[in-house]
Amino acid sequence: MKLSPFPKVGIRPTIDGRLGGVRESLEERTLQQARAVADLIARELRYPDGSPVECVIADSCIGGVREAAACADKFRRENAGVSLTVTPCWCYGSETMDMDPHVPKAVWGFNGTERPGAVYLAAVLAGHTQKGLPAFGIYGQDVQAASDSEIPADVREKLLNFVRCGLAVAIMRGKSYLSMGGTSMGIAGSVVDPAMWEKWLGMRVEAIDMSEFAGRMRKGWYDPAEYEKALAWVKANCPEGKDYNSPDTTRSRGQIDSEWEDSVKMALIARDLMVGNPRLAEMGLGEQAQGHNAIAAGFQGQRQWTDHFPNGDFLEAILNSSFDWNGKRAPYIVATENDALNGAGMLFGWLLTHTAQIFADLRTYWSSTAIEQASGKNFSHPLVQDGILHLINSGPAALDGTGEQEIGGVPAMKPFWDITDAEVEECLKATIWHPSITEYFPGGGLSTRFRTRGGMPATMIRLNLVDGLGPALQIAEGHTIDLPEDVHDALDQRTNPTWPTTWFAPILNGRGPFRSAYEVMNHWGANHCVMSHGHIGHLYLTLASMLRIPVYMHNVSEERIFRPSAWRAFGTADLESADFRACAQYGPLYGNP
Ligand SMILES: C[C@H](O)[C@@H](O)[C@@H](O)C(=O)CO
Ligand SMILES: [Mn+2]
Repeated sequence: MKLSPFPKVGIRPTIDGRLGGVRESLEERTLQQARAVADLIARELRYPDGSPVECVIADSCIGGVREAAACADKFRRENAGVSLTVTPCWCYGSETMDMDPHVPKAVWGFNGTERPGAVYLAAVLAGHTQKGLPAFGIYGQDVQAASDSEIPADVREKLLNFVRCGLAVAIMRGKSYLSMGGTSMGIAGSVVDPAMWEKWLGMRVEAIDMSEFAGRMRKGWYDPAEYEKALAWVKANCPEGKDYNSPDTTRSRGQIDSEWEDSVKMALIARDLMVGNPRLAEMGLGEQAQGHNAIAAGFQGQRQWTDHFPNGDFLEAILNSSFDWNGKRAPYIVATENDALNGAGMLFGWLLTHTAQIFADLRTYWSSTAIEQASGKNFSHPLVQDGILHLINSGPAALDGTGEQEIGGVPAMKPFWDITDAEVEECLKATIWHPSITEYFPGGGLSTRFRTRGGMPATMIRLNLVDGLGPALQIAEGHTIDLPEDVHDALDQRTNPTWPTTWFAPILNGRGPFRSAYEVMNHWGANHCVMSHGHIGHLYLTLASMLRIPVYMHNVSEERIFRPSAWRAFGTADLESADFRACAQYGPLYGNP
C-alpha cells in the first residue's frame, strides 16, 4: 500500500520549570520516562505496512510555554499525528499543555508520591476540559518508587490502546475515500456524504465514473505483465464451483472464462485507481499513474455496472484480502455496493488491527426454532442463546474471513506479516468461486463462497449517518459459530449457496439490544456490517470518542471503556448519554457540520 509517510507519535516530557534544584533533580528522570514510552511503542506497535511505529521526543523537557511552543514546532516538522505527554512531577498545566485541537492527546502522570505527577495529571486534564481540548488521562493503579522506571501493565495497556487509536485518526487525515461509481440500488450508505468524511475523519471523497473501468479494460490501461501473472495465479488458486444458474440462464464456458479475465483486469484497475501505479507512467499514462490517494474505496457494482459487466466479487474479495498474486500484503479496503459508511467501518477496523475486515449483509436472524424447522435438526451451542445471525454478503468477503488463520489454535484474522504461507493456502482452498447468479448479475462474474470457521472471537460494527446528529456507531462483540454440516447446508442452500457465510453469536448481557440475538439484529442500523477479528469493541469506543462519533449500542463492559477525561463531566451514571452529550458539545474533530 503506497501511503504517504505515516505520522509519528510525539512524546512530550513535561517538568517542573523551577531551576535551582527542582528542575535539575528531575531532568534525567523525566527524559528517561519519555524514552521508555518511546521504546515501548516502537517495540509493540506497527504501522499498517508492518513497519515499527516511530516516535519523536521533544528536544528538551517542557517546563514552560517557550519549550511547549518549540515542541509543537518540532512535532509539525516531524509529522507527529499523536501527542503523548509524560511526567513524574508537578508542572504548570496551562503553560505546558498541548493545545493543538486536531491531534489526539493523552497525559501519563507517573503515580509516585515523592513528586506529584498525578496532581499535574489532574490539573492539566482540568485545563484540557476547561479549554474544550479533550485529552486521555493515564494514571497507574499502584504507587511506584520514584526511581522505578518500569511501565506497569495497566499503564502500558492504556498507552498502547491510546496510540493504536490515535494513529488510526492520524493516518486517515488527508487521505481519500474513492467512490467508484455512485449509489448502488438505492442503498443509503452509498449516497456518499463528503461532509462526513471531511468533518469527522479529515478525509476527502474522490469519485470516478464507472466508464473509467470500461475504458481502461478496453484500452488495456493496466500492467499487462501483472495481468498475465495474476490470471495465471487465479487459475491455479481460485477453484470454480457448481453453476447454480438454471439451464436457460447458464452462461457458456467461453463467457465465464472471459468474465474471469475481466474480473482480474477490474481488480488491477481498482487498485491502480486507489493508490496509483508507476507502471502506468511507463506506459505513457502519467495522470492515471497518480491514483486517488485512497485509503478506502467503494465499488458500486449492483447496479448498473453488473447489468452489463462482470460483478466486483473477485475485485473486492482479493483486494480486501491480505494476499494476492504478489504474495502477502496489507488489505486494500473496498466496500461492496459502494456502501461508504461500511467502508469507513472497515477502515476503522483495519487501522485498529491491521487485519482484513469482513464486509457482510446482516441477512437473517435464525431462532433456534426456525433452525429446527428449516433443517429438521435442533441445534444448540454453549455460545448461542436465542439464535444466531447470518452474515452473508451478496458479494464477496476477504478470504481471511474463512478463519483458516490461527492464533494459539483459535481461528483468527492476522496482520499480513504474521500470516504463514500455509495459512494463505488454506484460505484459498476454503474458498470456491461460483458463476454468479445471472438474474442478479446479468453481466456475469464469479461469486465468492466460503464459511467462516467457528470459535473466532469477533466484533461486528456499523457506522450509521443520522440526520441532525451525524455519524453514530454500533458495536457487538461475539463469536463465530460452527453449525453442523447438514444444518449449515439446509440454511445456506435456502439462502444463497454462492456467497460467503459467517454465523455469528453476539455476547448477550441481558440489557437493551443485547437482551437477545434477535434484538441485536432488530436494532441494527442498516443492511451491512463489518466483522473484525478479536473482541476490540473497546478500541472502537476509544477511536469513536477521538472522532466525536457517539456510540449508541455496544456490549463492552464498563471497565474496558477508555475515553477522554472530559467525558466524565458530561455524566458518569449513564455513560452512553454522556458520550452523546460530549460528542455534541465538541462537534466533529475537523470542524462543525
Ligand atoms: C439481492 C441484492 O442483489 C443484494 O445486493 C442485496 O441483498 C444487498 O446486498 C443489499 O445490501
Ligand atoms: Mn449488500
